[in-house]
Amino acid sequence: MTQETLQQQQQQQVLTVRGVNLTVEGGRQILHNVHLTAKSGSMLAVMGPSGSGKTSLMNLICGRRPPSSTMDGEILLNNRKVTSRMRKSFGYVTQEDVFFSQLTLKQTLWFFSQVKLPSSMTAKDKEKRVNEVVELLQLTKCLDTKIGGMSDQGLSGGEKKRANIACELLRNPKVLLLDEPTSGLDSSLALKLMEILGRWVVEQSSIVVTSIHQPSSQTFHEFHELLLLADGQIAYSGRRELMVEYFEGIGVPFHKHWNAADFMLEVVKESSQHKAHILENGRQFAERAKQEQQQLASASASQVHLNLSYQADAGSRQNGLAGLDEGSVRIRFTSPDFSPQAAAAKLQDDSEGVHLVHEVSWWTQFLALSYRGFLVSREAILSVQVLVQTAFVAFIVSVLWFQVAKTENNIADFISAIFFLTSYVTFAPFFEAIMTFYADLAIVRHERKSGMYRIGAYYLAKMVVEIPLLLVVPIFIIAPAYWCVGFADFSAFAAFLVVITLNSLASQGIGIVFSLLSTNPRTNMTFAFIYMIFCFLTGGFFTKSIPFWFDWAKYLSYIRYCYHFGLIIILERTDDFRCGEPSLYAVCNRNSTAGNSTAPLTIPGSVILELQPDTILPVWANIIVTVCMFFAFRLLGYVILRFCRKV
Ligand SMILES: Nc1ncnc2c1ncn2[C@@H]1O[C@H](COP(=O)(O)OP(=O)(O)OP(=O)(O)O)[C@@H](O)[C@H]1O
Repeated sequence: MTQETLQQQQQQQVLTVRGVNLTVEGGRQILHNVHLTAKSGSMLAVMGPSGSGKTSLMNLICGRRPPSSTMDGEILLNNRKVTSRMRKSFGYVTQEDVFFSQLTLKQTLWFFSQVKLPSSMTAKDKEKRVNEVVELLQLTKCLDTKIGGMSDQGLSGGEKKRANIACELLRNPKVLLLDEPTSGLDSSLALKLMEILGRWVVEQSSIVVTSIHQPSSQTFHEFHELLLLADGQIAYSGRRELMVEYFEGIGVPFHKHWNAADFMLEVVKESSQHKAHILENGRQFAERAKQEQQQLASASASQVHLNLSYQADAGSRQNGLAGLDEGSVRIRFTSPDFSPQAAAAKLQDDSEGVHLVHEVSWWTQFLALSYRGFLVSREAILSVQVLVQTAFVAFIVSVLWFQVAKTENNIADFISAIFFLTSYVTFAPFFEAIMTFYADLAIVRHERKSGMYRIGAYYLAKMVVEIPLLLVVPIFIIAPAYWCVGFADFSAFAAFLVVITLNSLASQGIGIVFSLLSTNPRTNMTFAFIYMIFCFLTGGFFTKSIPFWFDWAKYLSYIRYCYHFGLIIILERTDDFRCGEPSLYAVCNRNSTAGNSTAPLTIPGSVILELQPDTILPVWANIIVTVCMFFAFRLLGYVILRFCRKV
């Protein structure tokens, strides 16, 4: 066997689906004995009426089985069972275009180039690769356009679809699967897209398998192979140009005025008798395909055996120290104890290696996720709406409590200002996290299905980039409000600001945990709302006499630690309050009844603090609890994400 022949064999990829059956929860069988063979350099279209099992088949090829389903049959690449490692080198363009709508196309492609292309590629090479793909898919003019979503206009439907394909093409996958890539495109755009893919598949010698709904005549002619499914069974599988002949051969006439693609779909929608006849022929075809595939497999197994013997001979000829150069597979035997079995194992490993993704380092993933996380979170946490809301709250607090007079009558007002600021600054990130984290997760889950990055890299990146952003709102509210109200001195300001921002970060962590409680966002929101009300009422502001049997519950209110810290630090450093007449404070009454007219009739903050009937932990204890909450809830979020939600 010549080296050239071996090279050709190794370049030729064959994806085989052999006798696949899929049964979902409840016992419903969705795919019945499905066979498919797709070769490199060709495009195979999976067609069939809605619900015929196209997406289920594509998902199975990509290793995405519905939960609690059972599958039998085999999915092979070059006669080797496709492993999850090999699947990492597949590209899969799903029906939905799942992107962060806030990012531009350029930012999106940059991120994908970082997490999909090997770390060994230079930044310049990655950029070059992005530009090649952008040019190929004719996306140059919209590079700086935002992806856009339901409420914000961005890329058009066709551009979004091409962007989705571009992300998968970056790595030049050996197998590219596309689920309905032309849905939502007009026929000329659909044709253009298929022409682009047609050129690419030949240039790259890759395999394209795409499901498609009612292609136009011209688009239909872009495909080399067809698989027609009806009720999860094969109705036709083979060359496109032989399809009409096949149906006519089994007694299904082709009407001249029909478009071949429409004809193909119509034949399986005809009367049930007609359909049964087609499916019976399909079953016979499937059986023949199975036998042929088995023959092919055993032929190529003996081929592998031959190749290995050839290499083993070469190895022994070189006295066990030779390098064997077999096409793209190079084996260097360094041991004099050369064995053909070892060579076989090595060759098999290397032939799998041809399809392996070059691992991207954890660090590269973390950096790329951090940058993307920063862009996305900046839009959410520091959006115009949030800034307007923050400015309004800072303004209204400053106006309502402006230089509040330090009199006995105003003590309640003074304390309520501390409570309001603490609650607002900690509640806002809590609800913000619940609303945005769940939406983020849908995208992360989608991306992680193709093993793009590790969940730890994502989570840590999110935590790290959001911390500085989350500091902005507390600073913008507390800084003006503190001085406008006239709380106390600078040292109290600095300490209050530090603890309140720490509490607001802890609060975001608690929000993340709530957003992961269940898979239903409404349920999560209900639990979050209940917890917030609970925190408010047991926080120590509204009621100071909780029934003794429920007393323990107040410690579950995360807001109370920050509020009590604020009370202590501010009241101990604020100016004394002038006594009222009459006064409720003993300190005022003592001074006046003693006839000591020179003594000031004031109430020190420390006296007010002592009279707070609720148990107040010391300053250090409040800080420790806040710091612990900050770390504990973030860690808990990771554990739920990693082990319970399994994103
Ligand atoms: N996890 C599941 N549990 C139960 N039924 C399922 C599940 N997944 C798919 N099905 C059913 O299997 C059938 C095939 O679904 P599939 O999405 O593969 O069809 P399709 O050919 O891609 O349809 P369409 O063209 O409308 O996208 C449908 O009837 C669908 O309801």
